[in-house]
Amino acid sequence: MSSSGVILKAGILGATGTVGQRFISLLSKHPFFTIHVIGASSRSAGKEYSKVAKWKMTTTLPAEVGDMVIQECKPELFVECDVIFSGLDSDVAGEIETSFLKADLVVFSNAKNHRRDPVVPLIVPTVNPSHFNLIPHQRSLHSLRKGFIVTNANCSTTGLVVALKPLQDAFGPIEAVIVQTMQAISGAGYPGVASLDIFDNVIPFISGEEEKMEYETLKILGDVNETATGFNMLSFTKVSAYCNRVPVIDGHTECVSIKFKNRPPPSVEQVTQALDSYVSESQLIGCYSAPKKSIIVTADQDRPQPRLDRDNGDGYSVTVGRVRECNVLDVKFTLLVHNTILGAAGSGILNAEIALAKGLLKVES
Ligand SMILES: NC(=O)C1=CN([C@@H]2O[C@H](COP(=O)(O)OP(=O)(O)OC[C@H]3O[C@@H](n4cnc5c(N)ncnc54)[C@H](OP(=O)(O)O)[C@@H]3O)[C@@H](O)[C@H]2O)C=CC1
Ligand SMILES: N[C@@H](CC(=O)OP(=O)(O)O)C(=O)O
Repeated sequence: MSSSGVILKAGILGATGTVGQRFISLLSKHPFFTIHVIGASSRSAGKEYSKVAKWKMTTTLPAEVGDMVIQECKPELFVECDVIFSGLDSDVAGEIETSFLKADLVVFSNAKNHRRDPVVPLIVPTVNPSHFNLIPHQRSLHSLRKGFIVTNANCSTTGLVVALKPLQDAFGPIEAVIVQTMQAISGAGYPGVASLDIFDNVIPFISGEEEKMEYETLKILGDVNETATGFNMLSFTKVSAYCNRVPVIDGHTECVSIKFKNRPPPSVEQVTQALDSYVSESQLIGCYSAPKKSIIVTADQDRPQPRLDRDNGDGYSVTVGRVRECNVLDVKFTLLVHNTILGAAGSGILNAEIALAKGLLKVES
């Protein structure tokens, strides 16, 4: 139950997919969201969830969800929901999520479709919840009473901005970021990358991923303008990303080098301290899913590793290690983010908890 004693009815779009299954797994044990309606494509609609979904989580499929009948993703079938979590395929997410918004529903989307919209907040919950300040403007623009749409970020971008945020706060503008990812196969959905392509191999291309990291970082680390009607993107920072797919099931690893604008740059010790002491607003306001530490700094020379560190903070923490001087830029480190928890479904849920705490969810009694 939330601190105000309410239980919120949640709808899940794309409930059969990789992100949808993670939503089910996280929401089924959540104290104040209850899964009310689940939706997927017309191929699955009308059938019992346990009969069509290929359940790939390591936790058991909750029996009450297994028995639920999957619905078409039509807003009229979700009107009783206080909040909608979308894990829809991006081929269809744009149009379907817009129809839910127009029906005055609250949508937390994982898909890329609305992330660049100038009135849609792109929120990583442990980084920029202040971007919720744009919601009143979005509502008035679309003549909505209670609905709004917020997206969470690309999974690789999510890990990166969590590490950059405390450094930008402590040491001023970051001039350059070079990031190389090693991304898990669960990021490609199911069945995703063919086993014959990924086993014994590394694939140095993920369609659209580098462009997303280079754009989304600037929106997330920017701020809402003075009139709360748009976003000021970072204009000073340049990001260059190399994205690779590796044979790991969950957890994106990223090697990051950065250069600060201010000279002299901070020392390795100062950077380590800023990362280690970072406290996000979601922690301060006591959100249920907020990790105890948004960033865990490891001193072990051979960490972070996906198999060992992806579940840190129940998948909501970013683990950073190997902080050291960079001979070309200023400082470099390696980070790890759980791509389907903080990098996807977990962000949507924690964003909804923040929205509730900020009084943005109008719950029907
Ligand atoms: N995997 C990850 O790590 C991350 C994924 N994302 C994003 O989240 C979204 C989901 O990704 P993922 O779970 O990996 O994808 P999947 O391919 O595993 O799942 C896609 C889901 O969309 C549903 N769907 C497909 N077509 C339609 C349709 N026409 N109408 C309604 N539902 C439809 C599918 O239902 P059905 O089973 O019936 O076909 C399924 O539930 C994507 O936009 C992705 O880019 C974001 C961050 C990280
Ligand atoms: N592209 C990511 C997952 C994903 O779907 O990202 P996005 O939400 O930005 O489309 C990966 O392959 O790991």
